[in-house]
Order: sequence, then structure tokens, then C-alpha cells
Amino acid sequence: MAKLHFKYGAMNSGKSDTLIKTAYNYEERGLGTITVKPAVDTKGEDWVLARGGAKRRVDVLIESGHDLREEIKAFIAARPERNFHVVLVDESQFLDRDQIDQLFLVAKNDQISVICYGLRTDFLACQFPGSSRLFELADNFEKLPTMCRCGSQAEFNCRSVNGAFVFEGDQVAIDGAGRVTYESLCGTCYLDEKAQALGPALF
Ligand SMILES: Nc1ncnc2c1ncn2[C@@H]1O[C@H](COP(=O)(O)OP(=O)(O)O)[C@@H](O)[C@H]1O
Ligand SMILES: Cc1cn([C@H]2C[C@H](O)[C@@H](COP(=O)(O)O)O2)c(=O)[nH]c1=O
Repeated sequence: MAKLHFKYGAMNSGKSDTLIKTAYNYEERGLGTITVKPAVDTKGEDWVLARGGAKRRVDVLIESGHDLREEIKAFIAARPERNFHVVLVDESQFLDRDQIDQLFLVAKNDQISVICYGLRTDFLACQFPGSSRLFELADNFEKLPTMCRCGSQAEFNCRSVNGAFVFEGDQVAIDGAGRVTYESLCGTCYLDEKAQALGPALF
């Protein structure tokens, strides 16, 4: 039975790197993979880029509002000689809720496993639409760990603009676009940065 998996973690937890290695593992055994990325993630254009330098070409770059199951079907139909075993989705937090429903159909009706990699929460510690729907529908969950500056496990993503941490703004701001950067922090360090930026306040 094909499954829908959600592997989530803060930024820098190795999600893209794991996707690229997973694709390689399947392909080296002759098992076809389909790599998907939301087009809103303009970093790397139609490539999945990992910080360590690994990269993989995206097969389906999906726009918001488009039917992801139909685009996956069209990709498969154009390659009748190949046998596809898994769909690998990077930056799945950016997918529409409907697109996660479509991936559920790919797993359950089309019998192709789907592994989604993505952030649990945004810089305000609120869920993205794609991750929220994945937590409702996925069969399996795996948290990928990364480290905070203090050595604890990082759970949150702090955004800085022009070098200063910010706690308001649009949900989507792509890494490296303009003067936006991020740091993965544990809960304690996230709250410290928030208190320094806004003054002591309730979470
Ligand atoms: N030059 C490098 N060589 C090897 N590993 C690196 C390098 N730069 C960053 N990394 C590691 O890569 C990991 C981040 O991988 P990545 O797939 O980009 O994460 P994510 O997609 O979750 O943001 C971190 O563990 C980081 O320490
Ligand atoms: C927290 C947060 C992140 N983003 C963007 C920034 C990056 O382009 C991606 C995450 O990439 P990674 O592979 O997990 O490092 O998401 C955003 O738009 N809004 C946010 O709040």
C-alpha cells in the first residue's frame, strides 16, 4: 500500500539533502522518482538545492491553484517506458491545502508513495497551509533534527531583515531574497529574540 509521508523540520535540518539522497537511492536501483517543488520557492528556480552543495533537477514545478495530481499524471504519461515508484516533494509547506489532497489521491488511488519534506511552522510559529493539511492526512511523520546556537534542538525559524530579527511580515519570504535570512532556534532562544525585538510579552 502506497503511503503519504511527511518529513518535517526547521530550516537547515537537511530536508533537501535527504530528498536528493532518497531520489538517488531509488534511481540507482532503477526505480523511477518524480521530484516536485512549488514554484513560489524561487530559490534555485527548477532545482532542489541543499546547503552542502547537492542538487537535483525538479520534474514538476507546481504553481498555486494548479492540479498537482494531473501534472504528475501528465509527467508519467509522457514517459511510458519508465516505472515510477515515488513522488518526492520539497518545500511542501508552500503547497495549497487542495494540492496536499491531490497528493493523498496519488498515494491512495494511484498507488504511488509520496514523501513530502517541509517546514512545520513559519517565522511566527504558525503552520503553513501545506504542512497543516499534511498533519491531517499523512500516514507517517518524521521530525528531522537540527541544532540551535545554544546546542539544544532547534524547533523554530527566526527571520531577520537587514540583520535584525522581525516578528511581523508576510508568511512567505524566500531565503536570500533581498535582505531576508533565517536562523533555526530552540524555543528558549526564539522567545529571547522575540523579547529583545518587542519587549517582554506573552507568546
Ligand atoms: N558546505 C557544507 N558541507 C556539508 N554540509 C553542509 C554544508 N553547508 C551546510 N551543511 C549542512 O547541510 C544541512 C542543511 O541541509 P539542507 O538540505 O540545505 O537543509 P534544509 O533543506 O532542511 O534547510 C545542515 O546540517 C548543514 O550543517
Ligand atoms: C520560516 C519561513 C521560511 N520561509 C522560506 C525560506 C526558505 O526559502 C524556505 C525554507 O527552506 P528550507 O529548505 O527549509 O531551508 O521557506 C518563508 O517563506 N517563511 C517563513 O516564515
